[in-house]
Amino acid sequence: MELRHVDYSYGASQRQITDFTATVPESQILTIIGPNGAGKSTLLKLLMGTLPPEHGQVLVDNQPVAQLSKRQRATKIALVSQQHQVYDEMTVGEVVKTGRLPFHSLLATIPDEEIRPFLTQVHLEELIHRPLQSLSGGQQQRVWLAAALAQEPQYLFLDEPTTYLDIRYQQDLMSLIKELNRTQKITIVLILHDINQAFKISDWIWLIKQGRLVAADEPVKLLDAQLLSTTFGLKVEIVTVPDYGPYIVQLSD
Ligand SMILES: Nc1ncnc2c1ncn2[C@@H]1O[C@H](COP(=O)(O)OP(=O)(O)OP(=O)(O)O)[C@@H](O)[C@H]1O
Repeated sequence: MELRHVDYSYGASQRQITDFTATVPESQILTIIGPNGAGKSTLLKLLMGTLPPEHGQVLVDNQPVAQLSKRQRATKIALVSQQHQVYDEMTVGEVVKTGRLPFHSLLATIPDEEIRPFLTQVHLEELIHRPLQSLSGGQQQRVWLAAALAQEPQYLFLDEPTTYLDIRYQQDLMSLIKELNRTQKITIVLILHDINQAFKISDWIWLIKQGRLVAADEPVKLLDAQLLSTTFGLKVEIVTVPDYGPYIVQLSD
């Protein structure tokens, strides 16, 4: 999957993505980081084909993503976002079945057996008949992850999946994402606000600012206080924490 010289603007006044060229590394974990408004979510939408590039191309398996039908896209790319449409009364099983809709026309015709493996992958198989609303935030996020996995995607996109989760659930979700990537070789594209989390989990990072790619590299190559300070517009120091490793501290003056 790649972007070639992509430009995008929501309105006439300002360009949100400018001449963006980059390749998503296959079977790895890529995280997009940058300050608020840098264009991270817009990039995800361009990669998913939900926004058309103004100029340039977005290619999936060497084919413009725009040429894929909605159903084809749904079996290649799945998204877990930070907020979900709330379906009253829906059970965990029914939510996961929504991920099977690219393969069926009706939720009611999908047997429980078909979705059990996806719940097993997120370690929630015993909750299949529980109402979604009765679960904790962290468990609900894992249900949405199971629904995305039920699409059997080649690419799994997660837009700030740990927002609203406490630190314990954040770590659990990050470990699960890593496990899915390692065991199933799914290409993961993440947006994370916590840069230390990004540096810890990623194989590759895109650092972006004002809609432009500042750097694309392995995390260890981007551990540069000057580069991070300039990109985020605030003072950054990198310290070494025993039993953790390098830790990026953002200082507000
Ligand atoms: N639907 C929209 N209409 C107009 N402008 C938009 C729209 N969505 C985003 N923008 C603008 O595009 C720019 C990039 O937004 P985007 O949400 O992609 O950034 P982001 O890096 O994901 O930000 P954040 O970290 O705050 O979530 C911002 O200036 C934003 O105000």
